[in-house]
Amino acid sequence: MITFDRVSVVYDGADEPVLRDVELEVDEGELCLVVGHTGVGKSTLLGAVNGLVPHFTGGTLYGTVTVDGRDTADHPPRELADVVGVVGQDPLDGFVTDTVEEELAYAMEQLAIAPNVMRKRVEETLDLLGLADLRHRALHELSGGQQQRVAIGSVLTAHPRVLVLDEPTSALDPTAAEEVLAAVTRLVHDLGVTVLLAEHRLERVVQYADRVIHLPGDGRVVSGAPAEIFTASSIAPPIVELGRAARWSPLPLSVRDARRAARPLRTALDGTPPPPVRPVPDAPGAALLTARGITVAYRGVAAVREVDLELREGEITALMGRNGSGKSSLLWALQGSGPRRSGTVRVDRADAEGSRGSAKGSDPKDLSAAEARTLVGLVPQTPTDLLYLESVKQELDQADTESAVPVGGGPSARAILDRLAPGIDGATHPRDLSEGQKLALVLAIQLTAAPRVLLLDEPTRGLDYRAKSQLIAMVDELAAGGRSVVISTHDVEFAARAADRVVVMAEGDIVADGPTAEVIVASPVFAPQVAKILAPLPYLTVDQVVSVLPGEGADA
Ligand SMILES: Nc1ncnc2c1ncn2[C@@H]1O[C@H](COP(=O)(O)OP(=O)(O)OP(=O)(O)O)[C@@H](O)[C@H]1O
Ligand SMILES: Nc1ncnc2c1ncn2[C@@H]1O[C@H](COP(=O)(O)OP(=O)(O)OP(=O)(O)O)[C@@H](O)[C@H]1O
Repeated sequence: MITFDRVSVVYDGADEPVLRDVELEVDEGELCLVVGHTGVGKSTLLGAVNGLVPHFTGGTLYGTVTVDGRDTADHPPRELADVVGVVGQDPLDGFVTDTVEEELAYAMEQLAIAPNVMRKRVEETLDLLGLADLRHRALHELSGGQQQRVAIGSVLTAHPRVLVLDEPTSALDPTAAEEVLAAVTRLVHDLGVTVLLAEHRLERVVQYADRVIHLPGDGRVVSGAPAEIFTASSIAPPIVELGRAARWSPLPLSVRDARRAARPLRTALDGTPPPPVRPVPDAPGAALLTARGITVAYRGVAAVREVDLELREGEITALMGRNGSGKSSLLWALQGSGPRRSGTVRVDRADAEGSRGSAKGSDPKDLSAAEARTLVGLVPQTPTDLLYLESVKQELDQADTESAVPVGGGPSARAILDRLAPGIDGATHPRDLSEGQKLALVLAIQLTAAPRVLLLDEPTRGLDYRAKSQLIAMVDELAAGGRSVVISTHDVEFAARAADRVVVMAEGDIVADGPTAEVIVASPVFAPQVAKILAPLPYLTVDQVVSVLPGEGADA
């Protein structure tokens, strides 16, 4: 169905090709998972399938890519639209109409599909993706996850024979992600649709893959059976890390298979309390931010309802909850620039006389942007909103200047960037960075300012496991330095490792708030893989298991 014949891609001005002599054959009805570190070329590989690369991205493609017998060199994306459906990483980028219903119908209109068929497929898709209540809504008024669902739906309605999905679940809550992947798998099994899917949250997708295409980072592509590739690959989901540590063979890739393999492990660990995932402080820190009665409403939609929240010194909080439950709205309201119908926010100022620990302090809404930035920083869900200069170096220099680094003693923006996504050339235009690299750049810029309260909206989209570990280490340092960090996330594995506290929102309310282990272990939605595999034992992470495994297992 898809053939790559000695394909190399070189972007203009780059020294090395992103893809080098790639030979690849994907059969009809195969679901292939594309994996690799941030910026190795996954999107480039996917983009070559429908001719986006190089027709729209620039650069040069050597060799031939054929899809259903058509050479992409002679067929631009428009002429492949009847065969290939593409969902890119940034849904807003791809939208061509204004409302949910129009967007779902658009691709079918282009293919001149009969109106009665269109109608039926739109209805089916609205149900499939839980969008029925939002059908008349404007696309720009949707939450990030709602937008991603529309982007996926608009491609499914056209019934393409090849689906190219670039991180399709990155903004979806865990339940929605499972539903979307189940729907895609059904298309593969029942209709023989061919799927190429790139994803960083492997724990969500490994069990569905027929084949894994691994980009090790030198331009090559290695493909094979999932268990075979993951035995050795440098990136692996927790289930694989656990399997490797416990020396399970063959490597189980579904929680169900792993639970079977884990019987002896559960027996061995029974009675051994897991060590804490994160150090437990002696006493709770002082309140840094106190919010009371926060309500956010948009024309008739109550997004946040009378929320009270206290953020304490040294604490890392994960903010979780379904798509559209109000997480982003709450973060913007706390930061000060988002709409707030009612409620108060007070941020303690270390410099203000006598304000420490008292109910006084400042509302970031009342301060200048520059002043507010040192109190509360926010990394938005679409990080590119914050990038507007011509090169990576200019962005980094500006962040250093604004934060008076290194005068303030903190690490430079460049140093922070290199920990998250090493080796990005300063001359690169931010526009040409991979999605993960863009996010790393924005994180670096915001982290340079080291605000007292840092709010991160879904910061792990596009980040590989290595980058997530670095992010955790950096956030830990900020917390150790007395700051408070809130991370809105659907990434349950990340929350299990990174957060001291989990706050769960539903329909604008806070419905759970407590220590991470207490909130997520027993939850069928938020439990990480290790918790599911070892339940009822209260383990959350592979590191916890490894640290108590007897003997040689500890070295694995
Ligand atoms: N249009 C372009 N012009 C120049 N360089 C580009 C362009 N698009 C991508 N690159 C570079 O090519 C490399 C591969 O990018 P690509 O987007 O394919 O990576 P990726 O594996 O999909 O990353 P991520 O996991 O972050 O999505 C990166 O170093 C990126 O900076
Ligand atoms: N500008 C807007 N106009 C109208 N409604 C909006 C607007 N922005 C958000 N909403 C609605 O408010 C609700 C909360 O949205 P919000 O973005 O806060 O959710 P979220 O929990 O961050 O979702 P996600 O996990 O999908 O990012 C949703 O129903 C959303 O559709």
